[in-house]
Amino acid sequence: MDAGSAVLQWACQGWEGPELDDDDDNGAGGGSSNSSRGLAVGVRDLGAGRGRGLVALRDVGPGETLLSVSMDRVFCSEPESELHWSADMALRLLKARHAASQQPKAQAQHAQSGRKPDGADWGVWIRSLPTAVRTPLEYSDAELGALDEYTAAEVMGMQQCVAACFEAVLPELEAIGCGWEDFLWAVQVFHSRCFFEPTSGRHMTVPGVDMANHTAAPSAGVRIVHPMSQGWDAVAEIAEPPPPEPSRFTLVAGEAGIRRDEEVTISYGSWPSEAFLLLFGFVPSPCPGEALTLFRDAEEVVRWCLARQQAGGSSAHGGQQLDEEAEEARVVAALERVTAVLAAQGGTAGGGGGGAGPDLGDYINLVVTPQGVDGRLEPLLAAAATATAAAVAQGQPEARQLLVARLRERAAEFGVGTASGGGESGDGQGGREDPSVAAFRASKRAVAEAALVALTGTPAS
Ligand SMILES: C[S@@+](CC[C@H](N)C(=O)[O-])C[C@H]1O[C@@H](n2cnc3c(N)ncnc32)[C@H](O)[C@@H]1O
Repeated sequence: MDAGSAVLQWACQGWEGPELDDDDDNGAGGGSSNSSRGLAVGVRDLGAGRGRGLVALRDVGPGETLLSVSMDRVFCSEPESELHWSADMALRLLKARHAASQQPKAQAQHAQSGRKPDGADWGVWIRSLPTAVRTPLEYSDAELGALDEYTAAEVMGMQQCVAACFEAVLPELEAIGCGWEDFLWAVQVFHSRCFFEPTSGRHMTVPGVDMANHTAAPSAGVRIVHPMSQGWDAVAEIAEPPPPEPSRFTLVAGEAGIRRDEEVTISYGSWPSEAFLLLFGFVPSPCPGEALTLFRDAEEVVRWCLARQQAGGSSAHGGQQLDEEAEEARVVAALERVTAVLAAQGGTAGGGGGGAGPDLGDYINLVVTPQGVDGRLEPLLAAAATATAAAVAQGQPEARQLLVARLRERAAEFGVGTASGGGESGDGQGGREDPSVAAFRASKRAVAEAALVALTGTPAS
């Protein structure tokens, strides 16, 4: 049995399902190395950049449970850890891998001492993990240069965080014969294979279910199933009850069911492409959650307006460079005026009226999506234009013009309206781009182009 199939069997141990007919006609029986325990799904190499994935081995009914993994076999983060969650999980994975490699020795020692080894034996799952995982943590300077400023900053922040965690755990890594390459691999394993469970605040990697690839319209979903506890207390009064069963993490077919040989996919979430790129190392197409950031916050809007007016030579200071202190004072004053202008318009960040004045802290993450431009942007740009006009000599462009100008600026970063629409790396040397970087740029370009067409009525490039 290959490692991918072995992990499904191992992960589902103790599960009484699946709901199978005994006959073999449905393809669930012999003939496939994946089906030795009658599971309805197997692991296949899918190629085309997707790696392995889960495939239905027979027709599956709506809502049918495909995999059910005891929480004992789910590798969870420890929220109280002082390390970043993925660094902590990486260290524990590498320790588990080391322990698994020592197992024959340990088994002999345990056989002599009569004691059982502690904890789950993760060896089967670890052997099923991909040997190479590539996310932006490994990007070169040229690849970072092909990203936009915001995304590159996030990647660099993450790279620094992982490097700092590595320094912190280096002695523990060295003690098990591991170095940077092992650590980086393990961190990327978790970035690309984790669920986040908000109730417990834990990240979870679920052996077997971690073979499911993403699609925006998935054929399956996941669910944590808790054992029935009703009546347990009553029984406990009269007899020693059995220990409660652990909860189980399940993979469940969607409402349409799944046909034999079809891929079983789940949705990793509806995120902008940078979230997919940063964690999973790929960008899906389509990416319905795509969003192109135009400004991070109101302060950036104000600084941008001031810089534009200064660059246009319309500064009240005759285009002279202000010193840093004066520049900061100008920004603060302009922000106060923006608040006053928005308040006079009766604006709140939510767009409603109702008493409280606008809080500029609510004007964050100002984006354009496939659905259109964030409704807060035009009023904010109008207010910023009015507010900054006090600091400049000449009149102000309309908010719509400012919006289009900013959109063009951002679009140009992804190749809209430039000769290098894509396909080349950001090093200007004509090197080929990483396919994920190319997909990222194409996805952002598409949103920018659609928004520019909607706003101006003409194609963007
Ligand atoms: C949870 S794992 C899924 C199993 C993985 N394909 C494997 O071979 O082990 C997530 C990784 O699978 C790949 N992947 C998942 N969905 C994808 C998709 N729609 N397009 C391209 N790659 C995908 C990415 O490499 C991602 O980091």
